[in-house]
Amino acid sequence: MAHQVPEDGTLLPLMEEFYTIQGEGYNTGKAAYFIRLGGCDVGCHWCDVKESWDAELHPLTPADTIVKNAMQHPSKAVVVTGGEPLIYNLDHLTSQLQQNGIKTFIETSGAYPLSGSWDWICLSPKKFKAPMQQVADKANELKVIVFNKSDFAFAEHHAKLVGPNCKLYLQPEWSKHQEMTPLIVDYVMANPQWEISLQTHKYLNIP
Ligand SMILES: C[S@@+](CC[C@H](N)C(=O)[O-])C[C@H]1O[C@@H](n2cnc3c(N)ncnc32)[C@H](O)[C@@H]1O
Ligand SMILES: Nc1nc2[nH]cc(C(=O)O)c2c(=O)[nH]1
Ligand code: SF4
Ligand SMILES: [Mg+2]
Repeated sequence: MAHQVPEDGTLLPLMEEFYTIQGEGYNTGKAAYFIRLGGCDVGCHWCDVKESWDAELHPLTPADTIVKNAMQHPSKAVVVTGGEPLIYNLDHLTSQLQQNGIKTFIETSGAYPLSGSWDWICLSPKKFKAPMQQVADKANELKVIVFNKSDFAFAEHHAKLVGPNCKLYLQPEWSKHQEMTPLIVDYVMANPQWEISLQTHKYLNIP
């Protein structure tokens, strides 16, 4: 990272921010303001936001500006995503959001230490860079992407690492969804502690 991102989290590389409906996981269907931070070195070959990977392409933006922008929208929920948002210190951003009455949700691979104060943590672990146990301990939702059959065993491995109240989701990898969705359907019927998560925003043609 050649960007000099200050460690106090007052400036963050912002790729985009947009108001939409959470398409995935437990909060599917709820309006939320999305904050997408640039920078990720996890390297998922099927990542649907590869443009986010190079942090330097995304301007360092005051966290306070991001908070002001978030406050302009009717939903009082923000989803912080990326890129991998936990590369950065998110304490300042989330404390300012919460002080302004906004709920904080994160989408993370868990590959970096947890920072920030969260109302909802979605952990989506990756084979390419294992999640940290401190993130698994705090996850409210485990969302495993199913790209091939081996991902069911990968999902079960991570289900053992999260807490007892963590919700469990299997989500088809988008380019393989025609093939993987029927396998997930059968798996969830046989193992009902799991639920299916679809990327509903892609079916709805919204961001
Ligand atoms: C782009 S990632 C950004 C946040 C973080 N780096 C992570 O991976 O959790 C947001 C969510 O999209 C999921 N995702 C990324 N590419 C996908 C794809 N091709 N199909 C299905 N889900 C995908 C990730 O697993 C994650 O749950
Ligand atoms: N609508 C919508 N829901 C989402 N849930 C997680 C997303 C992400 O890219 O992190 C995402 C996204 O990009 N759009
Ligand atoms: S960790 Fe997230 S942002 Fe990074 S490559 Fe994987 S899916 Fe993409
Ligand atoms: Mg997305």
